[in-house]
Amino acid sequence: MPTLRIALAQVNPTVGDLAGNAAIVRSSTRAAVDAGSRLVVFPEMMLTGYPIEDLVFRQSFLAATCSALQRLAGDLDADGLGDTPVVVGYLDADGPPAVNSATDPSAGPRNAAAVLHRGRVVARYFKHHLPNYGVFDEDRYFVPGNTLVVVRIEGIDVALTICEDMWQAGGPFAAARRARVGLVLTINGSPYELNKDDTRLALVRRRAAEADATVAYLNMVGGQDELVFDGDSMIVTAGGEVLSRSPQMAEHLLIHDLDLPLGLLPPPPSSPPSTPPIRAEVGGDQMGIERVHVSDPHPALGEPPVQGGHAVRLDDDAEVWQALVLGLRDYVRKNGFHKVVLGVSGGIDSAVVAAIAVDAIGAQDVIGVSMPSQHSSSHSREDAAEMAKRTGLELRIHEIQAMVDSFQTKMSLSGLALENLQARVRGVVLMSISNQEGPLVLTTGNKSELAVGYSTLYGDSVGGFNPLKDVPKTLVWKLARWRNDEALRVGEEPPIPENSISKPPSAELRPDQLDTDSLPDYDQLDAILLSYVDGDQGRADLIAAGHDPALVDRVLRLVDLAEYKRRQSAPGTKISIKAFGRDRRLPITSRWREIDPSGV
Ligand SMILES: Nc1ncnc2c1ncn2[C@@H]1O[C@H](COP(=O)(O)OP(=O)(O)OC[C@H]2O[C@@H]([n+]3cccc(C(=O)O)c3)[C@H](O)[C@@H]2O)[C@@H](O)[C@H]1O
Ligand SMILES: Nc1ncnc2c1ncn2[C@@H]1O[C@H](COP(=O)(O)OP(=O)(O)OP(=O)(O)O)[C@@H](O)[C@H]1O
Ligand SMILES: NC(=O)CC[C@H](N)C(=O)O
Repeated sequence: MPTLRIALAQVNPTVGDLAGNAAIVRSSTRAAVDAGSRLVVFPEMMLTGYPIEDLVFRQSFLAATCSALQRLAGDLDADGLGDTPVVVGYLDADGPPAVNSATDPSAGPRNAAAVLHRGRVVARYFKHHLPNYGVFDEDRYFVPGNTLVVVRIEGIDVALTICEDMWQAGGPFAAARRARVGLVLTINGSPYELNKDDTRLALVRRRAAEADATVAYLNMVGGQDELVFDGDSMIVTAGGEVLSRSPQMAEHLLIHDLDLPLGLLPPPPSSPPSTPPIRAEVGGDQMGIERVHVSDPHPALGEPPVQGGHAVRLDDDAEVWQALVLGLRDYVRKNGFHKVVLGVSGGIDSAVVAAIAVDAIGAQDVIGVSMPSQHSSSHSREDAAEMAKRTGLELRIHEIQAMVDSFQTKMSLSGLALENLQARVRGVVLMSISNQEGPLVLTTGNKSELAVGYSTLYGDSVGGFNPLKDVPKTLVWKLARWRNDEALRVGEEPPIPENSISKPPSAELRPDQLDTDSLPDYDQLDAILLSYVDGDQGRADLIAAGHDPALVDRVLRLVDLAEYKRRQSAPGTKISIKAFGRDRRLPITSRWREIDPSGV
């Protein structure tokens, strides 16, 4: 069998940076070709970044993308890399976007993959299955393709597929089997969720069996707003053997020699773009097949085979931590910030956010501001100072009592309004530092607090990005312990003071306040939230699962009433199956209450 040296470029594009993304393709192709690769593959929507959301509707963006693709093909050739086919995801269109149901349903914007060879675009594939659930809205943006594209590279028939194509049975993988291909490429923009790596591996195996071909699965890596792409690319044989697997959460060029059969059907004519493709309708799945000849078999390599290897797998806590670090780092970097600032209270949430920030961008670029008021305990100041000492971040102290008192001379607030004033003054201090010096303000509210609205609007919820937005409080504690253990394992000082982990959580907005004054114990709360928020279960399901009915009613009411706060909250990295934001869209104005089945 001939050997095809394939390179899967697990890289980190930036949405909208057409020139920068093209430069990544050129430099990675150079590295792959220097290592002897004969086929180089890049992720879904590589040229544009992913997801591009309503940029799809901009004619100017589409035109710029199409010229960037042509320019990239020419540049690769000019770089002396043109003989090596390069597969790259991009935005294409063969018609205008849909404006209403009268629009032609068979043409429009396409989530596409191109094969670049000798300075030209020699093949284009349009994604068939469009995801339209969770964070994805691809029915809003794209028209599905109905033709599987099979390119003959080095005499081997290679089918192109894109991400969701793999998540649904039938369609491209069934067509690939009928086309008797040797290899299926699947290029992805598949966001991280806890436990998704196992699901993906099982799916790749299933599809490889369905296509009766080796599958090369390539995922992008990096953060884009609330999403983190975790890489974890892999090559799996038709029999389910994992030949090699890339690291999670890191850029990587996976190069592997594949022994694949030569294409059986007679080769199609060498096809310049003007040549009509050979099409063969295949029954059942409704997909046609377009075959494009790219390159003839290459003489045997005559050297020991190159193996991509198997990267060490991260355990669950490490995986979540790395996702939060990558999500924050890329949000900061891709949005042009150099520093971050956050309020440090000595509590667990701000300590964990500070540790994530230090891991993401380095202690020298993290400012922690301790803002004691008259209700702040001495341990809150000491624990914040201890955390700053351990991590090396810059600690500033701004006493807020005089500012609160000065406000009070004009407003005479009491009760909750006075309590919230402290949180709001802290927000003003942080935003002032941001305006004056430029750091991004980090919010520290965890998923449990966001769920029940336990934060002050325009107060401690202030900020541009929230690393803990999708992290329940119980997981915050677990991650803190994991991060400290990890430090000990590598002989470093644990960043999070033990006292911040072990003390009972308190907002310290009034004397002796504890979170448990207003909220149930976090173990109980998180168990209910997991079912109600992540699982979309109703009151009856929760009670049937053994939760106390009165507690269920209380929590569900808090969650429902806090929708307005969540709608105004900062973005933050998604790690769960259902993160607040695009994954979970509920009306703010709604009279539906789980506790009252009549809905009134
Ligand atoms: N449907 C709706 N649409 C739009 N806006 C709506 C609204 N309903 C109320 N509002 C507005 O929201 C205001 C109430 O929200 P807000 O001002 O935030 O105040 P509120 O939610 O009443 O109080 C804040 C709560 O969070 C707790 N907290 C605060 C700070 C830190 C921490 C901590 O965990 O450390 C906890 C605090 O102890 C208190 O229980 C109303 O006065 C009204 O202006
Ligand atoms: N004294 C303070 N100095 C600086 N920032 C503060 C202070 N008190 C509260 N904050 C800010 O408000 C946020 C919300 O307070 P909250 O008490 O919920 O969080 P925490 O103190 O980090 O953790 P915990 O909830 O376990 O006490 C803090 O994370 C911090 O960013
Ligand atoms: N970009 C896509 O098509 C992603 C959809 C797919 N289900 C995933 O999460 O991996």
